[in-house]
Amino acid sequence: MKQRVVVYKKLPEHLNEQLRAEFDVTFFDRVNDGNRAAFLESLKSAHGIIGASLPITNEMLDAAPALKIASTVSVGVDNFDLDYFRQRGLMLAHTPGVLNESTADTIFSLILASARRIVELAEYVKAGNWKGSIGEAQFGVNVHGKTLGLIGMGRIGSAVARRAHHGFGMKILYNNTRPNPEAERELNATFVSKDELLAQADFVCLMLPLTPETERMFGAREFGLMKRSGIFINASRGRIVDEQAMIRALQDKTIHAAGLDVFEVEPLPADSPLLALPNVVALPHIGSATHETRLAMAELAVANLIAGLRDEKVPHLAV
Ligand SMILES: NC(=O)c1ccc[n+]([C@@H]2O[C@H](COP(=O)([O-])OP(=O)(O)OC[C@H]3O[C@@H](n4cnc5c(N)ncnc54)[C@H](O)[C@@H]3O)[C@@H](O)[C@H]2O)c1
Ligand SMILES: O=C(O)[C@H](O)CO
Repeated sequence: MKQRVVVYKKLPEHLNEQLRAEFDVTFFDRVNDGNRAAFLESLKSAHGIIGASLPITNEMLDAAPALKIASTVSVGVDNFDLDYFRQRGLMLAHTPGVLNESTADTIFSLILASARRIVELAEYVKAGNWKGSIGEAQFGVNVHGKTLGLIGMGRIGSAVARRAHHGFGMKILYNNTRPNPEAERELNATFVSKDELLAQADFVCLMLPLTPETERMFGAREFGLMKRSGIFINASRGRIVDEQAMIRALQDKTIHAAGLDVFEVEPLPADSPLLALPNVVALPHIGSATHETRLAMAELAVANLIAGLRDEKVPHLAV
């Protein structure tokens, strides 16, 4: 009898075919109120699940007694309770590495857009407001030669630091769970305390996983320690930041601007005060969203799943 797989994200057709050839597969492009009951029903006999952007609760896992592996099409694993996976002896696979460069590109575009007011001024032109030569009211601030403070110097943080060092001559300060000797050797990065980083950096960029330890670790105190000219960049996870404190810091000019790809609640509600702030660049969680990278992530996630179900070595296990 074929093992059963539940797909809860739209995958490229050649990957669907690959799965169908070996498993009995149920497909959901995405799970919503209309198909949630059918999704839960399908878990009852699932040996493997693959998808993204859906919290997989312990109640769902309890309803899936045959489950061996969950494969997420993401590097972040915050949609899962890792301790529960360990307790149940389940495998959790993810897609590190293949998205480093695209995500670092997105982060750098947030740095540039926030500093040079790209979105705000592009809208100014489109609105027909460009009627004469621009003046100080439209000036931005330099990126090249400034100090970048990275909280989280892992795979993606290092890719951001490479762009900053080699492309923009920036000085790199970082804080990380442990020192990163390669970044220190190759990018002249300096390990500092979080408070020192906040006080010295012109751009503060979060590149950490969301965990019980990092949830809401960045709040009013941290914004208060940043320079008033400082620009805050977050493309890791919204819940690492106290969003209300961030809104206050932007409204009262405790900090200069923010470039954000992630939010406490996604999609960002249309009435969020963040959307009324000219000093905010907000993106719809597009860190890794290029055709090439999303394909590579989907291929890796399928390879992880298949290996797990065949009892072979899984290329990238988070648990
Ligand atoms: N916006 C997006 O689309 C997008 C895309 C990819 C990844 N992400 C997010 O980025 C995260 C990081 O991805 P990665 O592949 O670089 O992970 P990684 O594990 O390679 O790097 C994370 C780094 O954070 C450090 N860290 C953890 N807790 C810390 C703390 N409390 N203080 C200081 N440093 C700490 C770790 O030491 C590690 O070096 C993912 O978990 C995901 O949430 C978002
Ligand atoms: O964690 C990730 O891989 C990104 O947030 C894309 O979902």
